[in-house]
Amino acid sequence: MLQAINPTQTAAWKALSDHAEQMKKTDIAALFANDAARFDKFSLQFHDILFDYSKNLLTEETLTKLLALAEQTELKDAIDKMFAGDEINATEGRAVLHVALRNRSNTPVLVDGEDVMPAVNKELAKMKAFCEKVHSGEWKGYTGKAITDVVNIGIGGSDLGPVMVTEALKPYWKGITPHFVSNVDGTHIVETLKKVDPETTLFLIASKTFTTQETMTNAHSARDWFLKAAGDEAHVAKHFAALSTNQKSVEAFGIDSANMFEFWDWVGGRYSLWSAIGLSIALTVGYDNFEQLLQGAHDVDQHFATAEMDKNVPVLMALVGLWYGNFFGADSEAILPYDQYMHRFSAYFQQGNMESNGKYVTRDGEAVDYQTGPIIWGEPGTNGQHAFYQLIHQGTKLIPCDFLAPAVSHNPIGDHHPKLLANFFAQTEALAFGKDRATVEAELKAAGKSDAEIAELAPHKVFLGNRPTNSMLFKQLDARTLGQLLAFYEHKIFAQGVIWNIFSFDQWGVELGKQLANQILPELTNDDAVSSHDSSTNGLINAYKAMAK
Ligand SMILES: O=P(O)(O)OC[C@H]1O[C@@H](O)[C@@H](O)[C@@H](O)[C@@H]1O
Repeated sequence: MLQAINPTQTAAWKALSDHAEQMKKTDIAALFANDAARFDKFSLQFHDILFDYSKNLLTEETLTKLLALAEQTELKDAIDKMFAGDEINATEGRAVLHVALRNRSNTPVLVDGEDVMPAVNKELAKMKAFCEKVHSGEWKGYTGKAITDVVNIGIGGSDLGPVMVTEALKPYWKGITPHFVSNVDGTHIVETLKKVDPETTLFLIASKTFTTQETMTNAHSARDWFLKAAGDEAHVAKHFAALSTNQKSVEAFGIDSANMFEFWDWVGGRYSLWSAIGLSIALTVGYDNFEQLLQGAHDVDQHFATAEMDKNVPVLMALVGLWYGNFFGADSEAILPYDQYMHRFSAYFQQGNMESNGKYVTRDGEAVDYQTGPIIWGEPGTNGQHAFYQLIHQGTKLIPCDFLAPAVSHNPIGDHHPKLLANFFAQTEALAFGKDRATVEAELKAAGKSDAEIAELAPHKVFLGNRPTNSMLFKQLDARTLGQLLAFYEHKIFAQGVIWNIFSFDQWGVELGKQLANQILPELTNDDAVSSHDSSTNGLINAYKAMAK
């Protein structure tokens, strides 16, 4: 169990509130002007990743106070408890051990006194052997052909991670094309099935619970489509595998337990790409690369568990984010990867972050009176620049941004990459330092504008700057580096949840909608007018029934 400590009652919180008032009187440009060593002080190298957090509105004093908050909310104790397999997911009565899935050092990890590593390793060995069979062509479809396409059917944590990683690691694809079906909208499965051939397609039904409505509906439609071509139920075993914790339901669906890849209830859905849920990743980029992904995350796990707090990248990421959310009123964070392959990275951490820390109830059941999880959003650079950066530069909202980019491109064509990176550096510089009125006026004057024109235009062209950013510059986007980046963000989320005194590993907020949808579904399948809801819901349902006739 984690202690319930109200962060706002700590001495550190009060000190931070006062300190924030002081910091509002300065700006990032002044902090740089006053300290030539600022970059050295506020940046860290971790393997091939450079984490620069110097372009933030913080000083050593700020950090000291933020670190005091981490101490007074017992963050270190919480980290130790997670790694020790304590039931820190208290509302579900579960340990939180995605770190065990990538524990390459193989030291025992205990859940209820039992070491989970033998089971983890056994499942990994099964995944490896399966990948080898599929890649070598030894695994054959019902007409004797090798597998060319994999369709992962899952949603939320059983979809977003594999989609994001397979896209991010596209340069490492091994000849199997992955497809992902998540939405219960029939369009998703229908359009996907148009692209694949039943003789050469393997379906992975990915669901921790194996009860999720969307996934089960899509899985049944895929099975019907397959059987229409294959005819015989006996062929299902060659084309369907399950990734789940629920053996009973897997068998009830008709998937042989030999084709079931297992994981455990101590793996949260949004932390499950490291488990059997990652089978589509391993099939797409090869098991060796999947192992490298695990290794990268393990590198960060060790760092998170052992590094001093002031040199601990996920802890620093957590504290910097919380500084703006709780003391400057920022309510969102943008994640901006300058790498086209990372185009689903922000979407992935939308779930990671918002499902984990979108909570208003504390660990002792009270309502919070401070902000918790931020809204996460973002698009790859440079697309975002021509879309929403206007608001980040000149809008009325404070939006801390993370910029991520590789130094080496997988596609070094012409001068594309220097141009991409020039934009990355330019944006973080512009956001931090802006452009003052005097510079704007001088530029307008040099362009031949009259005094009247200058007076009219100048206010619109001023950039106030003082917009905070973190930069993550890494050598190249390979599996190990990606694993490291993902684990940085995962642990950032965990550290923030601990400090906010909330439970980061449950997701009760998704349940009510599911429950009501189950009640409404039968009402949609008859002709009766509906009157059991509020007037809006009744009106919409009845209008739908009339329109759909
Ligand atoms: O993997 P299954 O059990 O199908 O769940 C898929 C998703 O369901 C949602 O309701 C959430 O709870 C997610 O965290 C989860 O990843």
